[in-house]
Amino acid sequence: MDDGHREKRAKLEPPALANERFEAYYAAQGVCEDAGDFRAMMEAFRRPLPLTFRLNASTALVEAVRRKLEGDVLPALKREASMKPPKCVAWYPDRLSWQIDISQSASLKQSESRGVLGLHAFLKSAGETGALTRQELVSMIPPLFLEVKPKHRVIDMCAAPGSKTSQLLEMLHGATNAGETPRGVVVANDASLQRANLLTHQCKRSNSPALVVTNHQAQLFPILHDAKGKKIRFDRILADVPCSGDGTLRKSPDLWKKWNASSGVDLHTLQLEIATHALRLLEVGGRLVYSTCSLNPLENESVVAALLKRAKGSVELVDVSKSLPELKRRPGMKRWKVGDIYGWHDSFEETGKKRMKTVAKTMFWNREYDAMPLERCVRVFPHLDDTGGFFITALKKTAELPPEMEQTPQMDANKTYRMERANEQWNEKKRVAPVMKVEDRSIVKSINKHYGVQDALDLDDALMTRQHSDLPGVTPKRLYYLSDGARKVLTARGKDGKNAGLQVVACGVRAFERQIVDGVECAYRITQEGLDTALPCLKKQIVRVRASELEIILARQQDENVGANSSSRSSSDDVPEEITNAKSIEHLKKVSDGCVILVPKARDDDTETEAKALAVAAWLGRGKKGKSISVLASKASGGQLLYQLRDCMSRGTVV
Ligand SMILES: C[S@@+](CC[C@H](N)C(=O)[O-])C[C@H]1O[C@@H](n2cnc3c(N)ncnc32)[C@H](O)[C@@H]1O
Repeated sequence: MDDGHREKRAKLEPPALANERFEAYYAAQGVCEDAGDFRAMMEAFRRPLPLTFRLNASTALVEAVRRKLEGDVLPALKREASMKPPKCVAWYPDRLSWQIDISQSASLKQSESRGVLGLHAFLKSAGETGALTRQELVSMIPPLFLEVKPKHRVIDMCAAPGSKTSQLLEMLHGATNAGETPRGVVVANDASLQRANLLTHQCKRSNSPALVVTNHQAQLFPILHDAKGKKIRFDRILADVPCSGDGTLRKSPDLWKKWNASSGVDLHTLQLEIATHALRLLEVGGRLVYSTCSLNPLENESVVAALLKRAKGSVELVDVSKSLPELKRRPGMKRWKVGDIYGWHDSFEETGKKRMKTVAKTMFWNREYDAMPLERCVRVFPHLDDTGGFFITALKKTAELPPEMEQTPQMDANKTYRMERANEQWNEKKRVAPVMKVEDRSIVKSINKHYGVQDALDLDDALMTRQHSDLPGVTPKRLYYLSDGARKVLTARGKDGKNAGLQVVACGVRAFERQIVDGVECAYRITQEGLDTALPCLKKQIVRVRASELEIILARQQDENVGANSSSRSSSDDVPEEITNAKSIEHLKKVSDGCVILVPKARDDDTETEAKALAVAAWLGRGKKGKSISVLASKASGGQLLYQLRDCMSRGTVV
């Protein structure tokens, strides 16, 4: 067999689920209670990880999705004799999270079981609407310990691909009334521009005006100031830092082969730097959650202990033992050892000159640590509740940090940081276009007039763009709508009052797009994603239509054959052919040409929220055959809306 052949075969063969070095290392670290407990952990690590997901409580469709899940999908799975019944995750609030006895890496669509095929279709369609996210169970824990409120300024320092960011956004929006914009902001930062772009794409479904995506090395994230020179600090910070990831062995079996004892050592210093900077960015009274998907105390308790030591009493470990009481967990470790591929090191001084480059002094346990309540850290193991492994700790800043800790690291052009080179140099090369306020008041005025925008939306201050709008004849292509908190972050300055240098990859919700058409007064159409936020504040251009009329309009966009027979009349000079109901026609005649919003009629007040969630941005214009109406949403999102509309029609919630 030649080498190429052997390599190919090795790739096809399932990876061996064992690594002696891993077992020896963690047995010596004493991560488990006793030998039996350790065996149970190792056995659990070798089993595939169950499929888990959570429903997004902040979407209008969540109740409809829950009904489908509990009424159809789960009962069909329960009938499968070969499976354990699906489990609602007891510790996750409001019955929103589920665990199903199917390997999360299994290809569901190739299953022969009807129940599993039904699950596949459900996950796909609910996922596309933003009402459901597939996420590993343990990864759902850190945002819950942050206890985010709508008014909070939050930063997720190492955020990509964004599963926790989307949870933070849900929490920020969760306690607001439908259609209300939270005051706060979630800044989602990642050092990798490519991954920050991926996060932007993933979080697009949340249509949140409170999201700002940035691209910085977390340990060098700019310190922001307001116009008066006062620091703008964060109320809640998540530092879900880069780590060796050995808690994810069940999800990523390839790690078995790659793991070695230096994996944790390599990242400790970066993790400590990120956590230290997080404390600088945190408001006094604010909370930082530090987390990793690693079992290694060198990435966990040793980072936390070194951080507390540096903070000299200005930070305390939060006792979260009463939060999520059903979560099975173990306390943080009080003692650990420092080891790498060269063996165990008793002290930093004895490590040897060569090793000192990788092994840091801060890794070593030290007598002072005995007084720290490190048991308040939370360790989650795979054998406790059939999950991956994780480490989480919550810290509260109780006073200003000691002055020496406030010193932000100087950017050293020659220094090589773990991810990339020093911040400035690196961002020079990958500069993203700046974001600025829409200065031309006439743009905002015409939008306000066309759509009858109410004050609550406050477009004068809330619209941003990436193009200058104060130059004569320049109309920016896209206008982004932002929450108060997001605006404050984006207009922040540096210490010297100059530009803060924030590298903004994406911000807010794309709310308006330029569309200049003769005879249409307003040069901006509303976007489908902007509707979630804008609709409750619009007084004009809304047309209430029959659900069946909207169904025809959406079905035509999908090229469904609903032509001649479905519509009994043809377009006239002032009414498009799809609109046949007298009341709908009456509404339509009250709006002007250009962008309109079609909303199906709700059955009664109780289903009004569901009906509004089906609002469609459309264009009312003049075609060859008279008045015409066409959907502005993309074909994919039009298809989703049609699916949801039909579901609501079948339940009679829209008429
Ligand atoms: C554990 S992952 C984060 C997972 C994410 N919180 C989630 O739940 O989807 C770590 C992330 O940190 C990023 N990263 C690595 N070094 C970084 C640094 N110095 N500053 C900020 N982000 C960094 C990586 O690009 C990666 O996306």
